[in-house]
Amino acid sequence: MSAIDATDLSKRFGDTLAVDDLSLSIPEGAVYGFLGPNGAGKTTTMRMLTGLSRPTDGVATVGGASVTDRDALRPRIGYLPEEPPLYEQATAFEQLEYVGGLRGIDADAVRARGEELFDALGLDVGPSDRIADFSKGMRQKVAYVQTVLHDPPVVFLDEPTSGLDPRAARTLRDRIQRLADGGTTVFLSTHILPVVEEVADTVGILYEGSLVAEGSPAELVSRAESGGGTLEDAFLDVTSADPTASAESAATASDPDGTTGLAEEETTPDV
Ligand SMILES: Nc1ncnc2c1ncn2[C@@H]1O[C@H](COP(=O)(O)OP(=O)(O)OP(=O)(O)O)[C@@H](O)[C@H]1O
Repeated sequence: MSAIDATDLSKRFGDTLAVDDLSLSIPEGAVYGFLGPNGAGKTTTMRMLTGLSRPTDGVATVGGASVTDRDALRPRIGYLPEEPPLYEQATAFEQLEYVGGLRGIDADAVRARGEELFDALGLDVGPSDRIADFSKGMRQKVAYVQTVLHDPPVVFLDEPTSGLDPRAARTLRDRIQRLADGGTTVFLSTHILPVVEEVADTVGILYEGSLVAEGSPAELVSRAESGGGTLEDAFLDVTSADPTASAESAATASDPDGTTGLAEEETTPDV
């Protein structure tokens, strides 16, 4: 069974088709790098997959639970949004106790796991230090820890290295790798392509709500028409503003034989 399964998922906001017939099949324990330019529909997709936004069309399951069944979904997922919800006046442990309480984890277990994860991330906070006084990177670490506190089988991370210095970013990359090695499925959205290149098993590139390329980082790089040799070149190739170029690249990157009709879909105007 796939950890994340989506079939023809779409989301419309008024006249805007933010996500357009997106299908995904992500195996357990994989790290899936989800890329796309600003406004491509990444956050909208993650909000649908985490039960925060109801799809206009299509179906999806995460960890076997339908995304429309929020009660079943909650224990199976952790979601680190781009702007994580934190209580300014709380200390780091109060924040974790609050989140742990909502998930039915007792305070001792929260403290033990919190200490272990803070240690692993090199977050050194005193018992009375309030989140209001934390740096951006410290907040990001607390937010990451609260996301994985209940050891969910599927984790969604939106720009997890945002605000982290290079050493902290590397530590977090290592943690993501460890999560996947332990069987957790990681859905990772970021604009920092080297992070994806390093940790992702599969990369999906979203452009104007449609998946225009999917494959391992090496596959996408080798298929890139510009031949620049980096994931950035592959990304730029398939997210061109020129619809003809984009459709051609999509056909090449995602389907070398052009048999899935992706090229036609890409040239069809949004409806
Ligand atoms: N609540 C909303 N109401 C109306 N339009 C929305 C809403 N949320 C997203 N959109 C629109 O949907 C499209 C996709 O937005 P989304 O935030 O999913 O993109 P993104 O790929 O996450 O972008 P970024 O990389 O900038 O975070 C955009 O055109 C955006 O304006």
